[in-house]
Amino acid sequence: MAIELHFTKGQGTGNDFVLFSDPDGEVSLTPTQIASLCDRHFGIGADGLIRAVRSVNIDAGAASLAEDEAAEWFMDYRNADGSVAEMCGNGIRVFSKFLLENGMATLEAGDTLVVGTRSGVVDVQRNLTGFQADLGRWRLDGGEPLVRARGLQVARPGLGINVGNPHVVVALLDEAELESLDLTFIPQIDPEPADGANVEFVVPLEPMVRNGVGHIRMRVHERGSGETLSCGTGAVAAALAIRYWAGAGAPNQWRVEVAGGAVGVRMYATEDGEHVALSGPAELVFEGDVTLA
Ligand SMILES: N[C@@H](CCC[C@H](N)C(=O)O)C(=O)O
Repeated sequence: MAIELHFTKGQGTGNDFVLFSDPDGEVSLTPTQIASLCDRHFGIGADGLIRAVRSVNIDAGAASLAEDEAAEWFMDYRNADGSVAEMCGNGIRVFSKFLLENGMATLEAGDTLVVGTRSGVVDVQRNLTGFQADLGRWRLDGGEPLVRARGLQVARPGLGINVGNPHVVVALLDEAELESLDLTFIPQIDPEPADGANVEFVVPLEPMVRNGVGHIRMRVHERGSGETLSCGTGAVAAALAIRYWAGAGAPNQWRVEVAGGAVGVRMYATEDGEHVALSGPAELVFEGDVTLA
């Protein structure tokens, strides 16, 4: 049976998404249908697809509601190839904007919108750049694998970091080396993580620290989507990796430049350990209707 979808296209620093509302959890898209919607030549075109479903109406939502019963809405995120991802940092800001613009939630300045995700609940607040999302605790995960990428002469050591989803961050020498990468080819990680990983290539900008804020630039190859103009969780992982390598005294606040703009990353202490927050813009671009065979 054909599926009729009313969708919204949105973006955050050029990381773009197809969003639709399915409050009762009635729409189940196959990976092939998702990939065709996200296809930039034969479909709407996007880095990922986001379904807004009430947490009570999706199996994965039970854990979110157990963590915080205020998590009415769940962000069901899929990569452009139809694979499931646990978290999307740019996506959660765009998702929040989608909920607000469609009257599905309210968020006054200073208030918190609690969103369910596969990596736990995420607290979203408005801020001067658009929205800030608290991604919670992060962890080193995946060791220091070697990464090979088209454009790099030799394999480079990476650092595995999980911020809800898996990342491997690789430091490069300079911006020329960053520009020389050809990320139309998937970077090879050795040993290969069982569930794959997003790979960020990062360089410090000069001077790196200005008024207590660290400045870096990155490019990213996203698991399941290819090179994107921005990856929010990738920016968070990149800032955490650079701070880790820089050692004591490195800043807890970062500006991460990506091809689609810049996002902010802030690490701060809480009672339950260090949290990391991501901030940046979110825009809804257009709406439309599509029929899926
Ligand atoms: N673009 C996102 C990350 C989306 C998921 C990622 N590709 C994965 O598979 O983990 C972001 O802004 O964080």
